[in-house]
Amino acid sequence: MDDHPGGDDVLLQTAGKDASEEFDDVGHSKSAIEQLKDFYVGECSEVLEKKLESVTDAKPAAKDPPTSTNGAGFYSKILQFLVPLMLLGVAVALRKYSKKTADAKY
Ligand code: HEM
Repeated sequence: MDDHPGGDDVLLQTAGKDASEEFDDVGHSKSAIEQLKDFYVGECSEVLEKKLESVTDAKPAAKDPPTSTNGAGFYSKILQFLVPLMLLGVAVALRKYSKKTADAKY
């Protein structure tokens, strides 16, 4: 990147995308085109391009499911509610039982 005569900022602007159009627009010399033999990474598929766009965009991807409704997150939320409720039930039952046995003594 440091060795690119056009600077690294132009390369960073197209990083992760198909930069063919930008490369052609500059009107790179024959020797620059020949250097593609060493630096050409490959064809960028449309799917990969879209994915990378969604990552670089500030807005979150709409297809990501909300964390609260998936798998472990959902069950831990239910447990967070049920465990204190069960403890409360046990405490009330113990209190009733101990009161009953105390009454029976006298
Ligand atoms: C592996 C890919 C690339 C190689 C090997 C390469 C190579 C070169 C070389 C050798 C030059 C010097 C001028 C010339 O000989 O044409 C140059 C200039 C330049 N390159 Fe690239 N380049 C690549 C990709 C890109 C891309 C993707 C962009 C734009 C997004 C870009 C933008 C520029 C610009 C703006 C200049 C300066 C042109 C000028 O001052 O007239 N290059 N590049």
